[in-house]
This record gives sequence, C-alpha cells and structure tokens, in this order.
Amino acid sequence: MALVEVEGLVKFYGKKKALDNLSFAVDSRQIFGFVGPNGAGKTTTMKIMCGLLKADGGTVKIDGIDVAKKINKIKFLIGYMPDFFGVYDNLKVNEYLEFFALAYGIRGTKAQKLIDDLLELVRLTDKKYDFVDSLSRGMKQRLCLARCLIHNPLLLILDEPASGMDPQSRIEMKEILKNLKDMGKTIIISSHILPELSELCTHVGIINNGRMVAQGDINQITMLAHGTKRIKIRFVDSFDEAYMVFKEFPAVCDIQVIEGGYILGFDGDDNDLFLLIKSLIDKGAKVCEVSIVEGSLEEAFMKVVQGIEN
Ligand SMILES: Nc1ncnc2c1ncn2[C@@H]1O[C@H](COP(=O)(O)OP(=O)(O)OP(=O)(O)O)[C@@H](O)[C@H]1O
Repeated sequence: MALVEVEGLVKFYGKKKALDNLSFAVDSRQIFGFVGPNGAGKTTTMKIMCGLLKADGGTVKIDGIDVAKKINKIKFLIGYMPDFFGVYDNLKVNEYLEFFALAYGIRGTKAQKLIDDLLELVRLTDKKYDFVDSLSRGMKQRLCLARCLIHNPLLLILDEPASGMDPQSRIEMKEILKNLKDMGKTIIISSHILPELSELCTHVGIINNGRMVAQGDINQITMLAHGTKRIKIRFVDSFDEAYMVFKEFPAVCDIQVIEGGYILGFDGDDNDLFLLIKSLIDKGAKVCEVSIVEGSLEEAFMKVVQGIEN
C-alpha cells in the first residue's frame, strides 16, 4: 500500500472545475515533485490532502486513513507548509517555535531541545533570538519548514518551498530536504521550477487543468520527452562499422553521431542492450562508454502540457 493514495479527486470553485478526477500515489520515502503551470490545481490538491479544503468527489488516504473522515489522526501524520508565510510581528524565532510546540503539547526542556535540533536542521541556529520579521525570505521558508517538523510527521507537504528564493537559499533548502529524506520522511513538493525538481525528486507527477497527465520516476518522466530511452555509446578508436550494426539492430530506433561515438534511441530492455554491445565487441569495437542519456524534465513537461493543450 502506498503511503499516499489520491483517488479521483474532483473540486469545483463555483462553476470552475479545479480538479478533474485527479489520481496519484506516493510511496514511503519518495520525494514526489508535483509539477504544473500556474492554476493547474497544485495548491487545491495539497489543501485537500491536509484536510483544509473539502473535495467534491474522490478520496485521499494517508497511511490507509481517509483524510475526510479522520482529520484528527491525519494532523499528526502531516507537516504542511503553505505557499504563503504569515506575518508575525514582535515574535522571535525561538518564541515562534515554542508557540507551535505548545500547540502539540510539547513544553519545557523537551521543547527547548527540540527547537535547538530543528534550528540546527534548518540551519538557523544563529538566528534563534532574532525577530521573525527580520529574516530573509529564504530563512523564513526554512523556519516554516522547522515548524512543520515539530510533531515529527511522516509526510511533508510543501507548497512551492523554493519560490522567491535566491539561488543560495534554494541550494540550502535542497540540502535540507535531502537530509529529511535520509531521516525517513516522505516529501511532496510542488513547484514550477523544473530543473530544481529534477535534481531533488525521486518521482514526479505532472498536473495540468486539474488532471494528472504523467507520473513516474524521473527517468520515466524524462523519457516522455523523447519517446524512448537514449543511450550513449563511445569507442576508444573510431569504429565505422558501428553504424551498420545499429541500423540492423531492431531495438535501435534513432542514430545520432557525436564526438567519439553515437547517441541511440533505444526501445529495448537490458538484455537487448547486452546483445547490442556484444555484437559490437564481436566485430572488434573497443567500447569505452555505455550510458543512459538523461532527458530534461523541462522538455518532458513542455511536451506533456503542450500535447494536452494542442
Ligand atoms: N478560492 C478560489 N476561488 C475560485 N477559484 C479558485 C480558488 N482557488 C483556486 N481557484 C482556481 O482553481 C484553479 C486551481 O488553482 P490552484 O491554486 O490550486 O492552482 P496551482 O496549481 O496551485 O497554481 P499556482 O501555481 O498559481 O498557485 C485555478 O484556476 C484557480 O484560479
């Protein structure tokens, strides 16, 4: 059973259908990138997942529990970071976290230890006694992330955590999220900053007009841009016979010449690839590189979204 199971979500705002039978699943310990253009329905989905908004149809289950039916249980499983960070006049960083710790019944030395640990995790230890409003946007986002972690949730739902951040803050946020994954958290993160997601996420779902139009691991999604896997093969010395070998091999569907070798469109499995390499070596080729060419997530995204709109 997946940790998160979203099944057939429908949501209307008046006559506007914001979610249109949206389904996806996220397994434990994935970092799931929820990608889509503005207005696609990301925030709406995330709010429904946290029980902050009621769906007009469909279900969300987290750890097998129906969010709409057992919101009190769900609250302890999820840490939600909204895309909008409120204003907290006259509150210092430690006071801000004490307030939220208290909301979960954590106080005294236990709270202080937790706050110190969280500030270290989000790299804000030296800001402990600063006013929240004096922090940069990136620091506020990290503080908000610390707040989401106070009750040690299984699942983090982060709505555009990197938006508006400078490149340095984005790198820091990325490092922190990697640490959280290593700590066993499952993370759903929305963004339209695609290159950022491709480095960070293990899996991606692409949403457009309230529908999930593609989902899978990063390789599956990037393959969408090209239709097939792309494989790079290089030789120690130039090997002209290779071209004919590729042409006659059924799984090779595209041949591109590059410096020192080729990039092939390849519609076969590992055994097909083994047979191809073997026939090259049998013919005397000195193969020095066989690698999968990563497609770009951005290309896949444009292809999927434009494919739907055309
Ligand atoms: N409170 C609301 N009332 C009316 N329409 C809404 C409301 N909230 C969202 N919508 C509409 O629902 C659709 C989905 O919005 P949503 O905010 O979920 O998308 P999003 O993918 O998070 O977009 P963004 O990246 O711009 O935040 C949009 O067309 C939006 O205009």
